[in-house]
Amino acid sequence: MSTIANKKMDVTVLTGFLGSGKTTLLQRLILEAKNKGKKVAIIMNEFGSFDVDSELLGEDISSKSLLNGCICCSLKDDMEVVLHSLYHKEKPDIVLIEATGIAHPVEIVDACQNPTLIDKVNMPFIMGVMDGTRYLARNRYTKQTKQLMEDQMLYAHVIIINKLDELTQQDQTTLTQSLSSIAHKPKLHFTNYSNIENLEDVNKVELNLEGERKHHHGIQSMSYTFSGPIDMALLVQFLRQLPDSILRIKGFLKFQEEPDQTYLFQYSYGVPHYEPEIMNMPLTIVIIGESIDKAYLRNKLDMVNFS
Ligand SMILES: Nc1nc2c(ncn2[C@@H]2O[C@H](COP(=O)(O)OP(=O)(O)OP(=O)(O)O)[C@@H](O)[C@H]2O)c(=O)[nH]1
Repeated sequence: MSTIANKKMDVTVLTGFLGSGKTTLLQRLILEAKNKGKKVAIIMNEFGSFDVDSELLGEDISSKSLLNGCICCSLKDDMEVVLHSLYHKEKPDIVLIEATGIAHPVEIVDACQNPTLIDKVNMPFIMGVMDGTRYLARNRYTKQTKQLMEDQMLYAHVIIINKLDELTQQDQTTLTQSLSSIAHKPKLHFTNYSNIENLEDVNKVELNLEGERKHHHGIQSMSYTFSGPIDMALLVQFLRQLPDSILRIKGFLKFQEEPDQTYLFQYSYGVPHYEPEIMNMPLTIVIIGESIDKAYLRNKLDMVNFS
């Protein structure tokens, strides 16, 4: 049970393509959190300027800007530093992160749930925001851009279909049908100016009685800590049996063959990568995936750990 002193921070991430309405939604979320008396911190990751009204922010809100890069790639480490600093110095109840329009949601979750942050930051709640008209016309873009636009929705816990004023009834039906193929069935909200009518309800659905967010569906994370050096062959066997729904693993390991050496271990798209680490880190790994079977993975990892 977490105490006030070590309470994990809630994180909400706004993803969505350029110009979709993320800043507009951010302003609404800030107001909503403030009205509920929550301590808010925001992280803006923009290529351009920071344009949230300073009066809206007020003195009690801490804001950090990560500029000229993307938190899902070049600024990933910077984001980790900012989250550590917020946790230790400002202790907000909630951190609202607005990602750049080109950020990939899995990478952002990866940045927020790395092994040094897993005990400080709850699994981020991902809100996918889209400009409905632009999304409908996504075939006009390159294959990579189209994929990114779809992935930004695919991994969202809720989807905001914004700029409703520009959508016909037929457009709305087409969008609803197209998004209904997402396996975890995220709730869809059609909005004007990112104005979710029942924002209260969106949050209520996601909060359990202890005030912690729970996600039954969509992207999830879990951590596992090894008690000592492990057998590399068993780890490789474990990795070979992983389902495709496992998107990322990151953490620190030691192997029985070389028990004094710590390795930074990363697994992405089925490919493992090991790098010697000079610091002596806790032997914790974080697994990120879609609807992951935590009990099954924990069981398999126990076999690697205790063999
Ligand atoms: N017509 C219309 N315009 C909107 C709506 N919501 C937002 N806009 C406008 O769309 C533009 C982009 O909105 P933002 O909230 O800045 O979008 P963003 O996703 O933060 O944009 P980037 O930071 O560039 O990725 C602004 O000029 C908004 O005023 C809407 O529902 N309808």
